[in-house]
Amino acid sequence: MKPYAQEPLTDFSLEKNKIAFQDALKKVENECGKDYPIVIGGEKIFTEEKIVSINPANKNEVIGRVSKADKKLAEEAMQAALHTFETWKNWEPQHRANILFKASAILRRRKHEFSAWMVKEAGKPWHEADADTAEAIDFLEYYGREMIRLKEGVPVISRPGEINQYTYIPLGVGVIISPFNFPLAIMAGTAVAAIVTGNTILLKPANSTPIVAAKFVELMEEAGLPKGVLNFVPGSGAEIGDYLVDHPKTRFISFTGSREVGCRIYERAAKVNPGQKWLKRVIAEMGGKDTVVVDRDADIDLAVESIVYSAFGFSGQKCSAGSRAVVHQDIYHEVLEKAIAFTKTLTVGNPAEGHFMGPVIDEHAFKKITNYIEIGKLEGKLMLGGEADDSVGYFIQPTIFADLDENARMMQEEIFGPVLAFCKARDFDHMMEIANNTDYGLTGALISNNREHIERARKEFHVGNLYFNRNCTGAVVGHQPFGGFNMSGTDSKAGGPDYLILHMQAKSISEKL
Ligand SMILES: NC(=O)c1ccc[n+]([C@@H]2O[C@H](COP(=O)([O-])OP(=O)(O)OC[C@H]3O[C@@H](n4cnc5c(N)ncnc54)[C@H](O)[C@@H]3O)[C@@H](O)[C@H]2O)c1
Ligand SMILES: N[C@@H](CCC=O)C(=O)O
Repeated sequence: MKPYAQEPLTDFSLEKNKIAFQDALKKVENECGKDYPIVIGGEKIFTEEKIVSINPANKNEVIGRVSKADKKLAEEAMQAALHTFETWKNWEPQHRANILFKASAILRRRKHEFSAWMVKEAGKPWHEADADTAEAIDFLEYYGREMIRLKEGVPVISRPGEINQYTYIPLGVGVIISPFNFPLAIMAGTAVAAIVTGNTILLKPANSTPIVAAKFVELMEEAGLPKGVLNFVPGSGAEIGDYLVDHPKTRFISFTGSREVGCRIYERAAKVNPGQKWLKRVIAEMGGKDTVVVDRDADIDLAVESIVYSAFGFSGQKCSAGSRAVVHQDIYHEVLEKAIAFTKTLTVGNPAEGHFMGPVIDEHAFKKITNYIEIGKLEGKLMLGGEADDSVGYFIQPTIFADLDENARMMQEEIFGPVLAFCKARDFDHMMEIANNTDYGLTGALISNNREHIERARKEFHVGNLYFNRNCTGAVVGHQPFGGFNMSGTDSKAGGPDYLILHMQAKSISEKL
């Protein structure tokens, strides 16, 4: 087997790639509007009540309808997962990994098609959708290999007269709850990490992107995943989310999403309910308020590019988004002016037409972000953008505010939209102080040519993913394991060497000879 290598991204400047992607978009457009089932124990169930998925760039376009699970169906899914766990846990790890490799091969063949679904359903621009699909392939390839690495456990010391063994065994039934913003990569990555380690799962996707998830469930079936390993239960977070989190047979929960929901899950999962005989494990990867810090002697053009791409990639809807630029006072105005000029070159529009930025995900996000723009007008100076139009889709122009106080709401709260706040810093001490002054601790970047400051930031900049002289988004599986500190979550480091172990329990076995 070849060593793991990152899936290459598509070069859309090549005409043949552009045409192939346009063809995929046409294919997907022709397939829009279909119904998708709940899947329990391999059985496809269509219900009356549906989650209707719409195109955020065109509210009149229905992407598809997914059957909606209620508590009764969630319970059936739990029973199917419990039943299947008894056989799946005994599958050879290599055989479980082989299913991931097969799934990866299918996904690679249908790469543009999956990306096109994300353009339509999540409003992802081409290059962002392509990166999302590539990351999903990376998770399949990386976790498959990781399971093979861990299958014998790790060596421990044996004294004369005894043999000691230290191995990892699966946990049980896991509930996987995923966000809308990486509808394929995070949904698939969290699901297959749980599956390849021998657990069975209930997958609850985000309600704005259930079609991408439904397509992935079909793909896993095609890859040979036995019935009942992956049970697909789209539904209301409040109804079936709570039900499954509270369920006494739930062994672990792998959640990615907002701080609010993550904290709710963490708290509920801590309660031991009647019939429960373990403490639930919770992986919770939550929000961020991430900073690009620009030092006095930074390369200004690099700083500008890093700030703008970190802030506005996928309309700022990344937990890693650099929504704060903290700039040394001596170069503050130059960086601000250049960032405004650079942002003006970005195009905003229907992502199917190849714009840099598309819409935000839905009406709720649109209202929340536009409300923050009003707060920004009170707290700072509006330098660019601020316009929003939801007549056709949920479009918000890239927006820049200047001169924010370091403790302003715009500098502290996750907006999750294309809104960037600039804040001036006196010196490097002040920069580090501001960089660490939120409840979060997910990503951050320092743009600097000062080696002493880089070394100081390595220790002092308290984030799970720290970058020097580049943007603070775009972690690569196997290269930059991803997860945050503080209120950004449990620092699980998806795509890293410690991740699979979170889905297993270690067993120490000693035999006296
Ligand atoms: N740290 C990371 O790795 C990471 C990655 C991606 C997104 N995020 C964060 O996710 C958020 C954006 O995603 P979102 O808007 O989909 O988040 P969200 O918290 O609104 O929803 C996430 C998931 O939780 C479900 N949910 C809602 N209420 C629930 C409940 N009571 N019980 C169980 N599940 C429930 C939703 O239906 C959805 O599937 C941002 O805060 C972003 O920073 C974090
Ligand atoms: N892993 C992604 C962010 C995931 C959250 O939205 C990145 O590194 O940009």
